[in-house]
Amino acid sequence: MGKDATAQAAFRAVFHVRNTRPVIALEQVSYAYGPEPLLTDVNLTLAAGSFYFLTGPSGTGKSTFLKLCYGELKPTTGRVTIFDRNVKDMKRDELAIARRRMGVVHQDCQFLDHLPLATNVALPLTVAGRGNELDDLSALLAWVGLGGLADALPPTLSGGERQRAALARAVITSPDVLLADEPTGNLDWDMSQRLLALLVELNRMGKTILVATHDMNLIRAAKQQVNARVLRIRDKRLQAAGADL
Ligand SMILES: Nc1ncnc2c1ncn2[C@@H]1O[C@H](COP(=O)(O)OP(=O)(O)OP(=O)(O)O)[C@@H](O)[C@H]1O
Repeated sequence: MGKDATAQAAFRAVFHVRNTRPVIALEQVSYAYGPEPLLTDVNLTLAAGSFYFLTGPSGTGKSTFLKLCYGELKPTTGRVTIFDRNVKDMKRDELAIARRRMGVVHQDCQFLDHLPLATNVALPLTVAGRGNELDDLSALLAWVGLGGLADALPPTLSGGERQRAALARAVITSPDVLLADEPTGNLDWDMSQRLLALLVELNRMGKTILVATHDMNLIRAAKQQVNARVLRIRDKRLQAAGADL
């Protein structure tokens, strides 16, 4: 085998291994805030590059599930593995390092209201000491359709603008996985479609996406565009949703 072919084979081997390793895995997980479990017997492996929706009635534990996935909560029983590490074995700084590979869009999109939008969006890079990588900030704001609002203060933004800004902030560190909690909660249909297009584009770049949502129309629209799997929380358990979606 020639030198180039050998290098390519090695690259493919490495890429193949990287690409098939689970990003996040939950095994026999249960979680309880009080005496009664909220989630029980949860098993899921998020493969690199996969796209998942998580749905279920309000209060069934979708946000809790996402928090387990990014290590904000540790399971009551069972095992959560993030990038091949058991979260229970990870020290606080190790978890912080792993979290830099994960972008999170929180349900409430909190911002620092006294700082301009661009500074807010840049914050994850700044606090990670990677402020020198901010060259692409304008391009990122333009990508989410907020190019003209870099200097705006968060309280002056609409709900849709805030949600797109939260998405930009979640992906500024170029994470391998994006977890989004009701990212289209305040958006009208056109704006939801626009945000969905951004998520689809990220997934096509190889990012792993997990979106908690009540919005069945969003899920149906996504399934026209990507190979998205749909999970549902029912009776405290995680299930694959039916083909009706
Ligand atoms: N920190 C907490 N302490 C105690 N109970 C909590 C805590 N956080 C959430 N809960 C409870 O756990 C249950 C599930 O909450 P969670 O936010 O995970 O549900 P959800 O499916 O995301 O709901 P929604 O769709 O309304 O956002 C709710 O009954 C909630 O009140």
